[in-house]
Amino acid sequence: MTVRAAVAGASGYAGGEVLRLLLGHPDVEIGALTGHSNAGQRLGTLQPHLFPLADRELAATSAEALAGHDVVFLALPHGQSAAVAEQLGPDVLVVDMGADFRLKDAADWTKFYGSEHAGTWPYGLPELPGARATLEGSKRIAVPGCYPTAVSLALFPAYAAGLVESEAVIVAASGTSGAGKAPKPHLLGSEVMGAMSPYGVGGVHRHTPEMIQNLSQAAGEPVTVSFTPTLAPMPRGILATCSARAKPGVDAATARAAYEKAFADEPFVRLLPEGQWPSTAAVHGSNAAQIQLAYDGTAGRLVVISAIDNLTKGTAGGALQSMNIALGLDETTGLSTIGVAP
Ligand SMILES: NC(=O)C1=CN([C@@H]2O[C@H](COP(=O)(O)OP(=O)(O)OC[C@H]3O[C@@H](n4cnc5c(N)ncnc54)[C@H](OP(=O)(O)O)[C@@H]3O)[C@@H](O)[C@H]2O)C=CC1
Ligand SMILES: CC(=O)N[C@@H](CCC(=O)OP(=O)(O)O)C(=O)O
Repeated sequence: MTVRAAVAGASGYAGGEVLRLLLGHPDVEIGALTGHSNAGQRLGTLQPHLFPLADRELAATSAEALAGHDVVFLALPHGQSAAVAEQLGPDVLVVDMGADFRLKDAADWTKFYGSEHAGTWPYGLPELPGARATLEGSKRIAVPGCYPTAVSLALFPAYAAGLVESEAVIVAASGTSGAGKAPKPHLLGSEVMGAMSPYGVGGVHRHTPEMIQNLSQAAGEPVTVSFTPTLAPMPRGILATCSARAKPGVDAATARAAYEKAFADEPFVRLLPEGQWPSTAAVHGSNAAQIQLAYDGTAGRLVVISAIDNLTKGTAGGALQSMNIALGLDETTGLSTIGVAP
């Protein structure tokens, strides 16, 4: 089977990463590539690492340009996906890497994104309990945010197994590509190089309700999340340090057994051997997530650390993994767990 795929937002970071992965997917032929301010440009000037596509010209993003494909990836700013998606037929698989269709609660959407809720699509984090069944055969996929991917993989086994109380504390560091390519003053090289800095502090980051949604679903009861993102001087990667109070009777051995069970058959999640800790460098460019946990007996808390590449497992790799499931392909096709080191 060969599927023809279009990418809207091909000039951006997420669009570039999905193209890098699609170029290695044996069942995909790359069709239309679209952009916005860069429409008319050659891709080679914008994504020089995508050598085989260097001479392709970007069309303006429109339903017409994206018509005639089996799969359309949307790598557009928040709020731009719905208008495009509704003009693509119901038989086209639309994979949205933006946030528009991730949340179930319309009030949460409006509170954190400030606009009207467009709807809810099957959620593209296959590792979450029950997620694969909703993705199989689906024609619409909402790819998770990068932080919610890292945090949900770290904590859902603890909530699904009833190991921890319902208040989670998370501090995560992200590479700068998470903020997209559009120029922003706080992302100038002189601001970022040699510094780590927090942002979105105090429960205001828009990924907070998405984490709450995923962890509450795993727990079967409401979970609260205190989330603090930080910006790290690296282009890619997320390291999420997550903790929650352990329930009575939980210790290092029971926690480890639950995580071993949860990830035993997962092709992209690696629970590291005891004593080894996740590192963003180890997952650079790969669709793998590294996880390690510890029981902190002094504080009575379970601490779980995850590392992903925000652009791969956190966006484009997760998108391809979910596409594979939706199309009935082997879930791992075109995806690697091999990182780039050093
Ligand atoms: N970067 C990351 O790690 C992650 C990103 N995402 C999501 O992916 C999406 C894209 O993000 P990212 O690639 O980082 O952002 P970029 O800023 O790098 O790219 C944005 C893309 O959208 C296009 N675009 C900009 N404005 C419009 C518009 N008004 N209408 C149509 N297209 C437009 C741009 O085209 P042009 O350059 O030609 O103007 C560009 O191709 C976002 O929704 C983001 O939240 C999700 C998870 C992680
Ligand atoms: C470093 C950085 O700025 N990261 C982005 C998250 C990007 C991402 O995953 O997400 P969305 O698809 O939800 O935009 C942020 O904190 O807003």
